[in-house]
Amino acid sequence: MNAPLFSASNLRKSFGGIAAVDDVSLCIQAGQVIGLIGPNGAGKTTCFNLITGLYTPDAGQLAFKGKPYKPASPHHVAQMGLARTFQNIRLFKSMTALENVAVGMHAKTSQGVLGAILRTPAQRREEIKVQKQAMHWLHYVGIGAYSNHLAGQLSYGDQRRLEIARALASEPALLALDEPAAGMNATEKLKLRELLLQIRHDGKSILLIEHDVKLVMGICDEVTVLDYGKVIAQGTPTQVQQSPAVIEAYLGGLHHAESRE
Ligand SMILES: Nc1ncnc2c1ncn2[C@@H]1O[C@H](COP(=O)(O)OP(=O)(O)OP(=O)(O)O)[C@@H](O)[C@H]1O
Repeated sequence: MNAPLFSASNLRKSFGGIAAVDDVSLCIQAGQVIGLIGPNGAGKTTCFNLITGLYTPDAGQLAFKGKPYKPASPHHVAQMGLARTFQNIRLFKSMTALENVAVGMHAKTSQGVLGAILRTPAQRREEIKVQKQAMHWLHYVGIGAYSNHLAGQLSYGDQRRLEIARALASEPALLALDEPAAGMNATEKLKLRELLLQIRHDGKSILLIEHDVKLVMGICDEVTVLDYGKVIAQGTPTQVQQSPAVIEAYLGGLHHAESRE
């Protein structure tokens, strides 16, 4: 098998003596959709934050594109080719959908900030290119018609799509999505499923945290299940669905939820 696109080995992170992520390893091959699931408080977001540079691991190693990977900051992570969305939508609500996508692309343009201030001809050409690309990504996620709408006025589902467009605009090799279906209705979830399959079809890998188990099982090549910070199952959707530890973690969910309060 080829070297994986991304791997995390034996990651650990504790908060105040409580292990939020405890010896977690996972691997993503190029072109795969990998799911990270588990009950509330299982450690999924902490894992994501370790992978995307928001937290520093207490122990463990990361590798990306065949090299050791030490995410220094979210900006560094984006430059390396890893883009993420957030559980709580983080958009510039009073900017248009187009501006939200374009703003993330400016950091990567060759003219940089000085060019933008001086409004040189080269900067104007680049601006047109950025707008065109931003428009492309809005159409790609299915909200091209709303390019001039303020982000804050879009429906919840469309705001989530806009976040995905903004992440895709940085042309990542790996797209990390933190609960993209949260708050979506059934129709929006179906459309999201189609979009994620399209993204995979177009050659990108996806790491997906999601509470909607049906969505995860329907599109993921492999799934890692966390509970109390530990990996309790790892494998294809069929394999993990049959795991007694997973069944217990989910069916016992009520007891877990109560004991975690
Ligand atoms: N910054 C923090 N400080 C202290 N404890 C934290 C912090 N972040 C997470 N935790 C704790 O770590 C554990 C794992 O939390 P995490 O948010 O990673 O779980 P999760 O699986 O993403 O949960 P959810 O599905 O509810 O989002 C929880 O017990 C949580 O309270």
